[in-house]
Amino acid sequence: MTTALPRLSRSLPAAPPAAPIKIVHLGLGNFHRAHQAWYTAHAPDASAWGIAAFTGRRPDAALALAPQDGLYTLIVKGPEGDRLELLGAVSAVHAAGDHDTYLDYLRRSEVSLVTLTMTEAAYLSDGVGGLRRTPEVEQDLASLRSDASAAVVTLPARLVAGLLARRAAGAGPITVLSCDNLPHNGSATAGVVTALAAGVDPSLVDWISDHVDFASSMVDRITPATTDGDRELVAERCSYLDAAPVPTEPFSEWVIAGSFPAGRPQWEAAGAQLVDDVTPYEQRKLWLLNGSHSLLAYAGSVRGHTYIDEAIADPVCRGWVQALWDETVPHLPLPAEDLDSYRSALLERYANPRIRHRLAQIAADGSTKIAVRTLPVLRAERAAGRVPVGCATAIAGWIQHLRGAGVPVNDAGAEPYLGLVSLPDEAAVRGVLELLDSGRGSDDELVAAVLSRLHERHHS
Ligand SMILES: NC(=O)c1ccc[n+]([C@@H]2O[C@H](COP(=O)([O-])OP(=O)(O)OC[C@H]3O[C@@H](n4cnc5c(N)ncnc54)[C@H](O)[C@@H]3O)[C@@H](O)[C@H]2O)c1
Ligand SMILES: O=P(O)(O)OC[C@@H](O)[C@@H](O)[C@H](O)[C@H](O)CO
Repeated sequence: MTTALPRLSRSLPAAPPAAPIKIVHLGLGNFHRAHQAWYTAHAPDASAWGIAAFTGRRPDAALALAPQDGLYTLIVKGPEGDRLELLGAVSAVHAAGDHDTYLDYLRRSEVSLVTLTMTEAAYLSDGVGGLRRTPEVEQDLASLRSDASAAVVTLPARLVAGLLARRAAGAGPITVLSCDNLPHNGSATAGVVTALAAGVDPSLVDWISDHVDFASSMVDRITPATTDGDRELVAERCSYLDAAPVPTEPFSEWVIAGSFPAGRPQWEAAGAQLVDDVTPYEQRKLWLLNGSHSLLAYAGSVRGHTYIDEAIADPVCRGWVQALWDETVPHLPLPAEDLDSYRSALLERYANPRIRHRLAQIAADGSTKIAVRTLPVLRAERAAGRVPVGCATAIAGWIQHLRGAGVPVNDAGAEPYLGLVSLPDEAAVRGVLELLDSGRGSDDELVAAVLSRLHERHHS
């Protein structure tokens, strides 16, 4: 019956017209479409700000969205029901490999922003402001040295290639705005871009410092992957077929710091907050929300859970999360009552049974995520002379996961850890802690706490 319905397109009466492209987005996943594209569509000047979105690696999302002119349905899944909204802020979609088109956008002076949701791992940040020189980075460096418009694959090189094209075209200043879950995401982006630019053409470094604003943002809206059920729901409730609807939760938050010399949509009128410093918001979200997500992804999946709502309903997992939050809040520079209400709201968001957020999706790229979600709190607690059992539980769960328990490992950075976790327990724990944080492997009290959680879970 549903095949008789037309495919979603701009020619349908309900479809908004495509706005002129002024934003280039890298990482056309579900999150961008639930978050930044939603704020752009709801800004009062939406008709002036179209987005050209490129996939991160594979072309799949572009292939699904191009036949429907970038349009898609947002399914806002509240505890009591679904609210469906047709969104049209994405004016054009492209595969990552469509590099010439990307460079062409960056040469246009009216293109004022490059936004990013490419996952934490894509930045290839070394964690201290520099760039990891992976084989792909070396290959991209060599390509750009010989031809500024050569195809490149890493995020830092795609940004450098775009900036080279912009400088050559004299197209003026631009803002690069990271919307990924990594600390100080603006300066992390600046660090990897500047390091790569220096290796390609040192004069570009000065041009970047004069022309490019690396804005930071804290982003929050739990947005799982699309299921067939989501596609069927749209077919039942709308008069069209949508190959790529986006399920998301009602809650949304965006806190931004940047200077935007070439302009931006009036996102604040749609609910975004513009601030001087995102750090307290970013730490609150990364350590409380993402930290507990990672704890549940590893330790919760080892206990047999598949989704966040299932894991948080398990009193054992809930106790671990509360322990992690208890040891996190002393390190957040925010009023206690705000943090209490943030925690209560998180428990409600996690318990939403209609958001089927897979632990396997959250678990991906653990070597990058543990370092930014768990390690800062662990370090702060040890500096305060305490043994953080919530952090120890997350590390123990991650070790179990790397050993093959719970959801499968999907992490390009896991290799050095996989060798360590095959050692006997104590050597494994010391080795993993040492690799995560130099010197930490000889922290006997912490090692004992992780071992105790590891052994507890063996018997659960
Ligand atoms: N989904 C959420 O709830 C959520 C919420 C807040 C922030 N975020 C941020 O957005 C990012 C993307 O989330 P999503 O749900 O859209 O994911 P997604 O899997 O739907 O899309 C991720 C995009 O990044 C690309 N990608 C993945 N790994 C890459 C790599 N190593 N190098 C280059 N490109 C890569 C993919 O091809 C895809 O285009 C997250 O990693 C996170 O930093 C997501
Ligand atoms: O999207 P990732 O892979 O960075 O992390 C998985 C989840 O922790 C994350 O997507 C949260 O749901 C999100 O950050 C909530 O805003």
